[in-house]
Amino acid sequence: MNAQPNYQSGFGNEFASEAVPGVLPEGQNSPQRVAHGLYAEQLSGTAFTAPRHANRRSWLYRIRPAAMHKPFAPLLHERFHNRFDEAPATPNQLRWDPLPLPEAPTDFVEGLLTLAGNGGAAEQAGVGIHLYAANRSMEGRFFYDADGELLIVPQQGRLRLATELGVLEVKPLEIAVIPRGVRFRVELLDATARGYVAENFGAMLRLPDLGPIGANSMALPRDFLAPVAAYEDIEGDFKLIAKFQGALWQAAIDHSPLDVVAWHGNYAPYKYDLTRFNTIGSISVDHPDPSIFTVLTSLSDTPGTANMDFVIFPPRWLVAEHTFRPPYFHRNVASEFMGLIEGAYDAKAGGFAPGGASLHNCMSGHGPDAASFEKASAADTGKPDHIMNTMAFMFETRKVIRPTQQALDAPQLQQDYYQCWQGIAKHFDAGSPS
Ligand SMILES: O=C(O)Cc1cc(O)ccc1O
Ligand SMILES: [Fe+2]
Repeated sequence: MNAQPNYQSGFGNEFASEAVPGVLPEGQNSPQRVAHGLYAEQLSGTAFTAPRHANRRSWLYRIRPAAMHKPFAPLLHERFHNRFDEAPATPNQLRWDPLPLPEAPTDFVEGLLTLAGNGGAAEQAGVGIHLYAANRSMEGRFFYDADGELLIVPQQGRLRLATELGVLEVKPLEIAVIPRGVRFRVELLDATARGYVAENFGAMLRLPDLGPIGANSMALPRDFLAPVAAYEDIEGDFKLIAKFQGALWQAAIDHSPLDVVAWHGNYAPYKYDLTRFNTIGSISVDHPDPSIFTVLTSLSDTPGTANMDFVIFPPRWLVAEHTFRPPYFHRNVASEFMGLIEGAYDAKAGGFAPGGASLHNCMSGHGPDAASFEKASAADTGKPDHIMNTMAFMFETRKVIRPTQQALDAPQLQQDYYQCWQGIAKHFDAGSPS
């Protein structure tokens, strides 16, 4: 059993880490000869000339350069792709039951299934939304995604993410982000694993601005953890899998690409414990917009209109008086994909299961189901409600989220989802006093 990994704390910090002391060069990045016969290599996550506050790159000191592998050839993966134009986008409200866990041996990459998305790698905007369900570790296989960074949201089972920059362990209620291009292997720490992945084709995820909230609250920068350097010096008959322009490619590689002995910089994978989120809300009246629950955001070219927001609905107290406390009835110019990690979501009395998903697209009416509405509109708002043992989340995007053909054909798609609003009673009486 591997020891618990160590971490470096802070969001987007200039980190420095050496698995072998004395490797990192002093006063320069690319010395003529690197200590211990290593190779220096820069990994650029933003344009060279991106403004300094947004510029992300790291310097890697490795046993062999990343260029050393055989040519790539296409690798077929029917279920994992970026074909978001296969089916007409529908204004219907959609909801899926959880994916079954695989029976045949399936690793993380094999277990990816694309549910929906928009944009793509070529336009450098949008998001791919995938589910994964796996029952074995990747063995002799390494993966990187050139199309986008990967936000991994485990719902069941712990993962050990062995990356070029070190090891991250994540469990349900934690998330991990693997930057575009970083090579990694996913190991299962439990018999099975299931969860969600947002493949962000747009600007890198960052912490949202806080505006009048002040300097603190929401996700705190020091709760984001990057790995420390850890390298593998192994040779063998391995495969390097690349996701490139929407499709998979595979190359033979005769060594582990996780051979970075030391690195420094601000382009690195990270993890975050969602239970650390400092949730704030109304202490007077009304249900605030869920943007107050934004953990990470990918900015677009339009200020205030994100390419994608990652929003959570954590345990919290509801105290707003003479207020309908659950999420309100709603139509949104943005599109809302939701998942559930554990418990129940306060707008849905039933049918939205942990591991399941829902999609409410641009301007599609949605909100509490009939049972949740009746309960909350009759509740005593003189007393606080404690919403506990729950964690839902949302990938909210400016562009319509287009389900894939396989998502629309899946047996998990609930054909009767619309029914949850059909029992909403007409209470209107023009003659009544209020
Ligand atoms: O359940 C949803 O649809 C997400 C959502 C939650 C909320 O608290 C307010 C608005 C909203 O769209
Ligand atoms: Fe909504």
